[in-house]
Amino acid sequence: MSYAPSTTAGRHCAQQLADISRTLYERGWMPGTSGNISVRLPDEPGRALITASGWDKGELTARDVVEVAARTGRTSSSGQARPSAETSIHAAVYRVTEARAVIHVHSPYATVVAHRAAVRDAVSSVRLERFELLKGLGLKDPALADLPVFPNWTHVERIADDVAAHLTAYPDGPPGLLLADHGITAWGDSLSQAKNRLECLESLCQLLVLSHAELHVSRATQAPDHRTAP
Ligand SMILES: CSCCC(=O)C(=O)COP(=O)(O)O
Ligand SMILES: [Zn+2]
Repeated sequence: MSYAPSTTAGRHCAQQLADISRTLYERGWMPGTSGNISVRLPDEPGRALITASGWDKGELTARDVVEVAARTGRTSSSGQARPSAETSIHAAVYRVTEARAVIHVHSPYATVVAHRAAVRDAVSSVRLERFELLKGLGLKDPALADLPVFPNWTHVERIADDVAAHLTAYPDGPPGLLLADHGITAWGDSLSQAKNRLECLESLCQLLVLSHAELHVSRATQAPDHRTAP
């Protein structure tokens, strides 16, 4: 059975998920069935809609989404399509940040950086600095950002636990993260802000790759804390 929203706001959000999925699919950022998008329901922010798992993201309709509890990812009703396999990562972001929308894609430049900056079995981070586009991330300090890179554990809940712990420890970090050898996730106050930030992060990764810069990679726990630097 497909999703049948009971409110106008729910209908609108479901249509936005389908529209943005198609846009990002056509851009080549959600090849095949990859990627997932969620948004908190405006009139019931403890609940969220998320794209269904395993579907061609270029062909989703407003009925191909699943309603879940935002902070846990649990579904209440049976018979719906399955929520994204990566719902627990969205839920981790909703638990720890003020985000109202989360977008995950397999865009090429972020995925290349996530491949090159990965440190086996540990959270690392890649430094983004100097580029003007950093100002598009809404950072307290727009001069630089350490974008975390998480091991792409087979057990997605383990990734979600890592993400929740990291975002709790670094509340002023960038509104995005990389999954090693996998892709990128970004979030914001709204779907359009999450999409803008995702575009800035993909473009920053593109600039890193095209400038042939040595990636400045640190183990996240050992990263120098630039906020306390003299
Ligand atoms: C073929 S993509 C593998 C799963 C993935 O990484 C992804 O982003 C899509 O998963 P979903 O369950 O949301 O369809
Ligand atoms: Zn993915």
